[in-house]
Amino acid sequence: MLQINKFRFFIQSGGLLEEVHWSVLKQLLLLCSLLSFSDANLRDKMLEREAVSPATVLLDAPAMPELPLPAKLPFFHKPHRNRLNPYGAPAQPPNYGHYVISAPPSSSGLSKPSMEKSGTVPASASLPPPHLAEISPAQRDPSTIPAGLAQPPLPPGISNCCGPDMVLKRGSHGCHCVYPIKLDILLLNVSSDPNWNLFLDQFASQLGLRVSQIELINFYMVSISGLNISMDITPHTGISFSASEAAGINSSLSAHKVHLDPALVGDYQLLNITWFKPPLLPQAPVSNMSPAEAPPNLPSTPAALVTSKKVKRPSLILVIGLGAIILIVAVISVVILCFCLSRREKHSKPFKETVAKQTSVEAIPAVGSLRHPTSTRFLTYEELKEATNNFEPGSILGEGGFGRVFKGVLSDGTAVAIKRLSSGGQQGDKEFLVEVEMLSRLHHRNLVKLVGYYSNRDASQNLLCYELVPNGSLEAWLHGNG
Ligand SMILES: Nc1ncnc2c1ncn2[C@@H]1O[C@H](COP(=O)(O)OP(=O)(O)OP(=O)(O)O)[C@@H](O)[C@H]1O
Repeated sequence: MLQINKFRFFIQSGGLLEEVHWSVLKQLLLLCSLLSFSDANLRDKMLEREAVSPATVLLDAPAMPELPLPAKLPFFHKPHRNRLNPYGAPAQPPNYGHYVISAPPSSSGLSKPSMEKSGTVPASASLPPPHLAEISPAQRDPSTIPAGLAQPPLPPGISNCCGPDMVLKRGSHGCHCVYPIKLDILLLNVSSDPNWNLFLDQFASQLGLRVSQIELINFYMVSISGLNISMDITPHTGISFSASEAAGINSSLSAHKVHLDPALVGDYQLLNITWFKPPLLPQAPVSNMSPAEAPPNLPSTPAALVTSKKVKRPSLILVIGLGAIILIVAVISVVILCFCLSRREKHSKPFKETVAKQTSVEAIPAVGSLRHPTSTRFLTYEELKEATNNFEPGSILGEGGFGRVFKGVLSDGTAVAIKRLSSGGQQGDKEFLVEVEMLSRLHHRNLVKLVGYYSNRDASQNLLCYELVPNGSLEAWLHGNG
């Protein structure tokens, strides 16, 4: 007697399953069980005949010359996915088959399993995405199709828009890609006519999910009442599940906290659970830990970390950018200031002495309310003293009614006659300054030009500095005694 449960109708394309009705498959299994296959060749031939059953023809799919038997099933792996191995899941792959991820043999003419909704596998036009509701003929009535199935087909442009490990979120507008949790579950003792809507309701609600978050992407029968299903669970909000959410789903399924109606499914076994999350964290982008290692409650979710990083990163960039701008502006300002100062210093060099002298004038206390004359130079006493060699007697040119006149040379080489006034007192100081103001404003070719002056009220020092008239005095020329 053929052990019918050893047959695995390995339907690798979800698209095929949409047309392979549950009842047809069961009839096929029943037919096989009724027949006694003593000859393996006969069994294979029978399978060949069944492979081109009307259900397959309905698909317009190429006939499968050989339906793979369990022992011949290729082992497929998920190379870029990270799994949360369920609690209690067998360490070795179960003997009823392996999770299929790779493309089936080309001879089967079937497409790759539809887990690659992100676009790595082009959707077959003739094979719409499979869904569990499409298993049963009873579910083909649109009114009874679960909510996930009621979604319209994906536009071609959108179906390829998701990045690695992401899936398109059904029911969203545009290219809304999220990181899913992928589940592989073996349903045992599945009833002959299950209400999949009810199953999904129970399954989702006990996991704290919405039915719309669950999308069944692949399934295949492993026995007459066993069904291996793969599903994507997409986050309701955000782009990925948090660690605590993933751990919660994992523990609920692993610990069999999800109780399904026995009228639908007798039991289930969690084969694989894979949690995807954004690869932005510096550590491993996706967790690869067993459920036993998974902390029940992580202190912070990856999504939260990612969000905070996303928030912090722009602010950090903003701060750095502002700092750089401020630094650049400061440097440019300093350069411009230095340039202006150097130019100003260069231009003002000839007047340096004048400025210094004028500054000295301001430093000298005013005589009463009388301001110092600004129309002529204020000469320092030290300069006059140096010019006359400390007013040495040998430099005396003559002496008038107000004091002696000394010959001297200023620091700039100007030959001058310095008259040292002997009269003092505040009244004399005032008269002196008035005279200086007047003399400085008088300009005539017959008048000796006033070069500058010095006045110190406290020291009763008042000096006038004229241009030197080198030819001596008129008296000397007239009387010849100069
Ligand atoms: N700019 C000058 N260049 C050359 N020698 C001068 C100059 N000014 C004055 N002296 C000399 O100093 C002498 C004194 O001049 P000062 O002007 O003080 O007196 P005075 O003009 O001679 O008489 P008074 O003081 O009455 O005006 C002059 O006789 C002249 O020889």
